[in-house]
Amino acid sequence: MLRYKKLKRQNDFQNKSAESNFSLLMEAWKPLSMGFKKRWWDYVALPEDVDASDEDSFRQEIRDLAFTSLQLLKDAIFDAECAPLFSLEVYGHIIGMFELNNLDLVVASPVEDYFIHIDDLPDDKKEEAEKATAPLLDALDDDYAVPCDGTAFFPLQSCMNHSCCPNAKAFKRDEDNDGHAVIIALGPISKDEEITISYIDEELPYEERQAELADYGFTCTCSKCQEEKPN
Ligand SMILES: C[S@@+](CC[C@H](N)C(=O)[O-])C[C@H]1O[C@@H](n2cnc3c(N)ncnc32)[C@H](O)[C@@H]1O
Repeated sequence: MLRYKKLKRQNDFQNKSAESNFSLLMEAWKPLSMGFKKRWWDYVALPEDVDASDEDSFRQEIRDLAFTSLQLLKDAIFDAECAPLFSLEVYGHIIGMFELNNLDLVVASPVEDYFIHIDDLPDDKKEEAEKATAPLLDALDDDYAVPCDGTAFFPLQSCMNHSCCPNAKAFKRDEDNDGHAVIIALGPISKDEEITISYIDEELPYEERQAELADYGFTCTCSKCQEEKPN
């Protein structure tokens, strides 16, 4: 939605018809369009404590959960111009996309940025901001500087398949600005060789790796799995 708004501001002098707004929405969607997007409730692995005979009702249950979550999201941020994004069908694919593609990362505490930002404010504004944020900062105490664990979607990384003996690793290093991640080769990679990353802790035993990968909807058959697969 933010990308759409930005594009709209840039295009404001042009055509403002509903049709042109829809094409801007599609343009804003482009980076996300690369993501692998199965509907969340269709692919999620059946939890161990759910019997196979209850699979249909389990999937219906999490679809209902997504519906409730979508209603809450709509109450908070619905925007008529972006209405196509708020259908249950699209929402199911978006949650699925985050589940299947996202990269866990760590970002510096935003409170550090906050301090830099308020330092630049005129005195009266600075005082106002400090008054508003004091209870939050008091509650955080020394934890204000603790880096935040997060998860993010990176279009290029989302095109990479998994291997338990990967030849690359996805990193989000301190020096990479927000909005960027890097893929680092773990060794020489031959021309035409597929670049793979590991979606999980590849040091886990075979059975645990496969159980974690079930959440991505596949059984790994990489060379390490073939070697370690029990007969
Ligand atoms: C992040 S996407 C990877 C890119 C995806 N293959 C595509 O075409 O866009 C993750 C999905 O790719 C597929 N995938 C990734 N690694 C795989 C592997 N080693 N074997 C089989 N399927 C895999 C699974 O369907 C998984 O849910």
